[in-house]
Amino acid sequence: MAVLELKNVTKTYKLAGGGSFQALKGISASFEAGELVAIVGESGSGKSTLMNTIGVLDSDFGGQIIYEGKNLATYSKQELVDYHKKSIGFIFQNFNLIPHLSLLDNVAMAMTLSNVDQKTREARAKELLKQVGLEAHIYKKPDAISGGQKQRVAIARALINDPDMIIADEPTGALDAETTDTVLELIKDIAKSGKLVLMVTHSERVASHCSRVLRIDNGQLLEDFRQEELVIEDSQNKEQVAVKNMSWYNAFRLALLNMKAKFGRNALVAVGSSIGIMSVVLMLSLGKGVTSYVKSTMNSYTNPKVTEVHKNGTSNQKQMATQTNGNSAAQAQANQDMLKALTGTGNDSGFSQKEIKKLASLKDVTKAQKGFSTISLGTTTVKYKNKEASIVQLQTMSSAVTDSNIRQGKRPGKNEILIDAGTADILGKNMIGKKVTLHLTVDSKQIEKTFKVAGTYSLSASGSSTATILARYSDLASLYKETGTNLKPNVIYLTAKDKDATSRVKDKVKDLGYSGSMQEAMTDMFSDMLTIITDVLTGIAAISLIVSAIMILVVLNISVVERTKEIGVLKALGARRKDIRRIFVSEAFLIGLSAGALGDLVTWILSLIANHFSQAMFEINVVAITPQYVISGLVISILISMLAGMMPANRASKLDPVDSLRKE
Ligand SMILES: Nc1ncnc2c1ncn2[C@@H]1O[C@H](COP(=O)(O)OP(=O)(O)OP(=O)(O)O)[C@@H](O)[C@H]1O
Repeated sequence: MAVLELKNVTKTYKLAGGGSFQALKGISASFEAGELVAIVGESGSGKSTLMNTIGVLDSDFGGQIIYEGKNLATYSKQELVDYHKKSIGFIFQNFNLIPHLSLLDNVAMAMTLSNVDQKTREARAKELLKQVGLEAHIYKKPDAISGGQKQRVAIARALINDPDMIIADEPTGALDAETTDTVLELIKDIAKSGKLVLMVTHSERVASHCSRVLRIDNGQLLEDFRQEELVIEDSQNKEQVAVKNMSWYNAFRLALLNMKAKFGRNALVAVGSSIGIMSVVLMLSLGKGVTSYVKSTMNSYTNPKVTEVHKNGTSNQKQMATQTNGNSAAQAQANQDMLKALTGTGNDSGFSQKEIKKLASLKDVTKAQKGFSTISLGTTTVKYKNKEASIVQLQTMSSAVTDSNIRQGKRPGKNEILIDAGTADILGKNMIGKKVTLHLTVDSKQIEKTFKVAGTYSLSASGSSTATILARYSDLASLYKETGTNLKPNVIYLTAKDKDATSRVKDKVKDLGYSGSMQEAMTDMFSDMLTIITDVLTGIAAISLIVSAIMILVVLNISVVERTKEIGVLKALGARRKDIRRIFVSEAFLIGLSAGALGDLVTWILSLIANHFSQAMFEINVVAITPQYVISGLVISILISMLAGMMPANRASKLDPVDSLRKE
């Protein structure tokens, strides 16, 4: 049975400006295994077109091509891929070796595309390179060998999957007479081993070595004659090559080799893209660092287990609301309410026993402590001998004040007070144990009482704090009693069972409509502002990611143009569209991965430097880089890069193999 049969094969090219050109006008012929057929004819007669049509590099043809009894026109996509991989080997005039791959990888390429394991394919490629006399050069790149050697590599590549048919388009066209003979001998041996070899040639001398000559003229078969009888020398058993499709692993491997070949360019793209990733990760980490510094500084001088509960949140909120809606009467009322709340005289600022009980029974709360706080607005003073200091805030001692707040001395006992460090400095040196007189006005009545200074304290790291006196609740209550005022707690301190439970207690308290401490409100406001600033800066930094994406898109597009011929070769060797797309998407992935890793690495180094200095100056880590940020940086970089790589990858996959191979 004929290996290959052509029945009235036609091929018409559609011309770009409209119209068409018929290059093949009904070719019919039949070919046996072991034939070495020379296809000869004038330039432009249609020889290459016939070869490309038989090789189904272009599936748009008329008539029938029957391979081993089956019409190629009825082949499914996968059957056509198998046909390229298993049944045909291509040899081109200009060798078309892939320049950045070693001879070994070039020869093994068809097996790589068939997902044959590395050991098997390299063993087979080595064996073939040995057969063509190049065993000493297997790790060289194509640029490092002569033209004749390149064509021998191409022959080895065509034989790797042990095909039944070899299509050689002017294999000796670019060689001198001596190397032509060597290559011709190899091709004759291939035919003798039982394969059908179809070889386009312009050389009558080369044609004279063939068993049969087909002369084409103007797209028609002019002459078909046999010069010698078929001699098939060593018809070996055909090796069965398992045809699978290329795996992602092999796509990555090829992508890696491609990227290595253009290392400088790819490294520059990765460096460029990494700047965007670095800016985003740095902004996020900086925002987190500064926010947590603000929070920890503001919270570090109060007991982390204690939640302060105020009732005056409603007055504050009312005042804020009226300020924003511009209602002056309502605003004046709200100002009044706030004043009363601050001085502890508002009706709505005191806690009833029932409310205290309710707060004490909240989940995670182990203790509820009554407290009182008043802003004196200039009427409260403390005197020691002939020195006097104004007191802004009079407050009860509570579990919210930690021992670390106490600079000198101890917590106050009965008839004892703590004074802030600033006030202590005004009154005299070392005030601990000294008796001071407290003057205050309650409901327009003047009262005074002597207290012993138990210690000095400060609420902030810098030591500065408002002029405040801290006394026991019972002492303040009896002081107020003297004016006939019943002291009502206007703040409750709830102690949570542990530090982690505090935030749950705070949330619960807010749910019940109470507010926290002023300091807490300020902390929240600061961190909200910082979050907004961080988001804006991160957004601005993210714009550079768009620039990276465009850069990757442009570079991969250039790469597609540069590698058009290579893509044609891969398709001739049986690469599917999917395989080509995978190679380019893998390259985009690798660029994204390196850019992300580089961006993360540089951010990490910068964070070490920045934190070194910020530790030395402020004892803080200003850049708080977290694993989530690092991973996000990497993932974003890869996603952006792959997205940008999609278009060039698609473009590459859709390239027409014939056009690609013809490209100069
Ligand atoms: N893509 C195409 N679009 C239009 N016409 C084409 C296209 N490719 C080839 N042709 C035309 O088809 C005819 C046959 O071309 P082909 O390349 O098959 O000739 P050839 O015999 O191989 O020539 P040569 O020996 O010079 O390589 C030529 O006239 C050529 O101009």
